[in-house]
Amino acid sequence: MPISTVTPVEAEQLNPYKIVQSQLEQAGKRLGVSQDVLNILKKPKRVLYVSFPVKMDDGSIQVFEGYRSQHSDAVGPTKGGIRFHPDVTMDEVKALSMWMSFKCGVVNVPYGGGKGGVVCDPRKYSKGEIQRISRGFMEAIADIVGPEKDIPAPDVYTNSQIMGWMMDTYSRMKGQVSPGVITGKPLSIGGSKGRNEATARGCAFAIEQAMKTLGKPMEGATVAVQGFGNAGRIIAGLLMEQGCKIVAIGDSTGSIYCKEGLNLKQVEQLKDDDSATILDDSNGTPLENPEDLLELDVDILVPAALENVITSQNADRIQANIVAEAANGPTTPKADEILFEKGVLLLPDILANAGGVVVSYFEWVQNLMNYYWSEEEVNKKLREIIVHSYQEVYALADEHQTDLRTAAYMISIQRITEAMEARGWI
Ligand SMILES: NC(=O)C1=CN([C@@H]2O[C@H](COP(=O)(O)OP(=O)(O)OC[C@H]3O[C@@H](n4cnc5c(N)ncnc54)[C@H](O)[C@@H]3O)[C@@H](O)[C@H]2O)C=CC1
Ligand SMILES: O=C(O)CCC(=O)C(=O)O
Repeated sequence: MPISTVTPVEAEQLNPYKIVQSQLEQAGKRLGVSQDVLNILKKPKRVLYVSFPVKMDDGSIQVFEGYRSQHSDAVGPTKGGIRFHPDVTMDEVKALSMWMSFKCGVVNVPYGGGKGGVVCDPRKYSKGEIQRISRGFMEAIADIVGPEKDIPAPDVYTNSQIMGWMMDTYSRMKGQVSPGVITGKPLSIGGSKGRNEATARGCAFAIEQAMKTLGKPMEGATVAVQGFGNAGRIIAGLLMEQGCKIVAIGDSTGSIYCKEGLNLKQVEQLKDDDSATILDDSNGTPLENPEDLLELDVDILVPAALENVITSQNADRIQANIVAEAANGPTTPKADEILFEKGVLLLPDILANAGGVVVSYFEWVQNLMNYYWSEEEVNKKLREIIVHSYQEVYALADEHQTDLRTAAYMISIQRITEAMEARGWI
């Protein structure tokens, strides 16, 4: 026998597209849906590749590449964010669009899944250049998006200002004001109150429920958060308001730790200061290996950055009682198995970070009605949906003695299958 040169890391599947397909297959089999249903859901309906030129500040022309994937429109128009990141690939965007379909299914909002990405590092560009990249990408995908077709939103390294520019580009191209083409917009052009905080708020609601399940109080619970952007930063603040102690925070520059609890305001100030990083925090000690944040002895671990951070290589060293996936795809299937066996309560991304798309749905509804709700109303409706969804998922997981991810997929696949049946596709 030849000696295998495949290391354990290589042997583990880290391609998000393959991962979501295996998650689907596993849950679908347990649910008992036909292979035909799984075959339909295993691939996106449409993926658009685009390249577009952008004039840079120095007068040069740079050509950017991007994708928009539309997974399933059985339930309704496709919906999901746009990511600007140097590591964006077509497979990643396809996977993210599939996770969006299953996410919308778990929380029962009438959308299918979509996702887009531009291969770029916006941290390297001026505001003007980012505006031109945003407008260029929207122009390139305008034919396949629209309020009744596919509705983008913010994701990694995009924000409400970028959504505003994209909405403006689309509206100019169509010759009519079209706020419903995109969500996560600034409030002044049809954004919803509460959308900026919604992903984090939904995650905090799910964590609260999980803590109740474990019979643990929020007061004094220790938390480590990886990722300090829209999702992670706001989750840290919301959990602190509930009495939790934020002991570790990480971002792309590294991780800091303070056993007694970090001073969140101070870390936020450093994050907002272009001449500093969170590693300059005077209370926190930088971790030599930033990923060690994931293995700290805390009650709640919140991965809120990117995919594949909890793998077969570190899952058995995770000490948290609850892992709340604010990020999409942070845990591999092998790690899922290990965590489940260890008794870790893992709140899967398609439930834990669904608050964003729930309030995006509210934003779209408000845009179509041209009538706007108070923040209290938005947050109350969001809470009802997340609490109800958690309870449904937990009850099904308990009934089937399975993990919450599998149960969440089962609920979602069931709903999408019913829509496909009603349309006569199967
Ligand atoms: N913004 C939204 O509404 C939603 C976001 N998500 C997911 O949440 C995750 C984070 O997204 P956002 O907070 O919106 O992005 P963001 O761009 O606002 O923040 C990303 C954060 O991750 C950090 N980061 C990047 N690379 C890192 C690394 N290697 N290690 C540690 N930290 C790193 C960045 O420094 C930044 O603090 C993504 O997986 C995204 O898909 C999910 C649902 C909705
Ligand atoms: O708000 C939305 O429509 C989608 C947000 C998103 O991209 C996600 O949930 O991963």
